[in-house]
Amino acid sequence: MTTQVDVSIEPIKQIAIEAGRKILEIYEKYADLEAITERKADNSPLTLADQASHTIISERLMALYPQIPLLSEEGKHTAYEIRKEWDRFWLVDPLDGTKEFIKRNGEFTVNIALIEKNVPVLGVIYAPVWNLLYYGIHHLGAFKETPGQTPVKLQVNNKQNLLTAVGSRSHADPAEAEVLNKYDISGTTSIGSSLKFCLIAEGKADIYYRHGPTMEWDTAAGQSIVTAAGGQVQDASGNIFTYNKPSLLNSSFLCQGF
Ligand SMILES: Nc1ncnc2c1ncn2[C@@H]1O[C@H](COP(=O)(O)O)[C@@H](OP(=O)(O)O)[C@H]1O
Ligand SMILES: [Mg+2]
Repeated sequence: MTTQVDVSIEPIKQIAIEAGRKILEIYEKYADLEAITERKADNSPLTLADQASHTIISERLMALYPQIPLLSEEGKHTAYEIRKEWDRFWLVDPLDGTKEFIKRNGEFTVNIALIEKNVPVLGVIYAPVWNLLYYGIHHLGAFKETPGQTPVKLQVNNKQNLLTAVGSRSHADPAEAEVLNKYDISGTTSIGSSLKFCLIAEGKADIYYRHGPTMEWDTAAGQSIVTAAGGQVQDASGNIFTYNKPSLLNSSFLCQGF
């Protein structure tokens, strides 16, 4: 499978798995994950695992596609004046759900997305503890796979009643309930990281409204997968959620499996 720019997804899946296995090595090696955690300037957590995963992903992607620039949460953030000229780029969160990683609940992922003309067109999400891969390519479909086994094609529920809402485990915002009240919600679930998008893509949830802050690398791979499974991610005006904005901080968004 390839995107419009002939990027094959197979090596990207392998890179996400390799990075995830490195994260798992660290997860299993240190009894106290807080002890390997530093705080960034914004007080968000950064562990050895985030950094090790970043190194693997950036080295592999740059070797494979030296012509495609890369923006990673843990790498150098190229100035907007330069990146606004990028027609396509890799957008990477080497460890999404660092709080869940530290809490050891398995709800963290490696996220790799390819952005073309400010829209995510390919996304890979790997959950190392569950050894589960989710991936999607624009116009070609979304899939869930245990590495080495036959992939399962994903399709959103596409229903508008009795919806299951999904939200953040560690960063829920009271303003989210207000928007969700407009829908016919029959149940709510919480999960860390971009796994929220995966649940929508596979029809285990239908709606995810995010009011609280996220960064572009938190949502790009998930958006590719949801979109490829037949869902959508929209901004507050109802337009498709776009990337490579002057600030990498996302605005609120609504992800729906219908
Ligand atoms: N105050 C804040 N500012 C910016 N991003 C924030 C934030 N609080 C949480 N996030 C983002 O929310 C992500 C976690 O999402 P969730 O709550 O859905 O699990 C974090 O990803 P990281 O764990 O990769 O840093 C982080 O990027
Ligand atoms: Mg993240």
